Amino acid sequence: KHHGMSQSTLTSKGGPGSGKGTQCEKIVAKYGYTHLSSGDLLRAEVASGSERGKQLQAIMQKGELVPLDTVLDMIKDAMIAKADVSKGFLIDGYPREVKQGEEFEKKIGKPCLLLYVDAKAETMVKRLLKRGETSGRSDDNEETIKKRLDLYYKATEPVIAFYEGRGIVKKVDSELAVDDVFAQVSKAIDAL
Ligand SMILES: Nc1nc2c(ncn2[C@@H]2O[C@H](COP(=O)(O)OP(=O)(O)OP(=O)(O)O)[C@@H](O)[C@H]2O)c(=O)[nH]1
Ligand SMILES: O=c1ccn([C@@H]2O[C@H](COP(=O)(O)OP(=O)(O)O)[C@@H](O)[C@H]2O)c(=O)[nH]1
Ligand SMILES: [Mg+2]
Repeated sequence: KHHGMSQSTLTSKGGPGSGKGTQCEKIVAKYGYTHLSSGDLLRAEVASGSERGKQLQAIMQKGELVPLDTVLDMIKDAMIAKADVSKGFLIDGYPREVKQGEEFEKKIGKPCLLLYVDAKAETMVKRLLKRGETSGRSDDNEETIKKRLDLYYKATEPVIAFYEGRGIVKKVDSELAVDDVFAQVSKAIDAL
């Protein structure tokens, strides 16, 4: 733990639209962790209109992954900025690939819990299409959703296996209603 920030770092994983953001919001409200979403950090950079933001926008619109170092640097900066006031970090939807997880551990530290927010592919597609009606997210469309799902199963699911070897994975069934999912989440956090 190079910055003294790793002692209580939680991460959430799960496919696009599985409900990571929804559950993370509830975790913040109940437990006071500092929520960092790599996707939100990237969208903020896009919204700033910077040159880098324009490059990111093109990648995200295609449903591809932004280069590993870009995302890691953003997360690290955000963690450093809040290190003094934070009682712990909740990192949402990251790492996206095993290599990214290894880099994170080298530069920042090991997470103590990985919440695996699990839903069926058809459920995720349905939720994202519904969210797309109002989200304004350029990647909430049928074509990009399909690519995000493919990439999730190919690149991101192996991350869960990687952490399963460490015994820190807690799987929650996200097919249920939001509050019932959160009951499972609370149980996992209370057991820490
Ligand atoms: N029925 C039901 N709907 C949910 C649940 N969790 C999330 N949703 C809905 O599904 C949509 C996607 O949820 P998000 O929390 O944005 O999902 P996410 O995993 O953060 O998705 P990305 O930002 O694409 O990674 C939202 O419109 C939610 O309202 C749940 O537990 N049950
Ligand atoms: O660590 C990350 C997080 C997000 N993204 C990009 O940002 C998009 C949206 O990510 P988010 O986590 O918000 O949504 P998800 O893909 O899980 O639906 C992804 O499709 C990627 O293009 C990325 O490259 N690396
Ligand atoms: Mg999200």
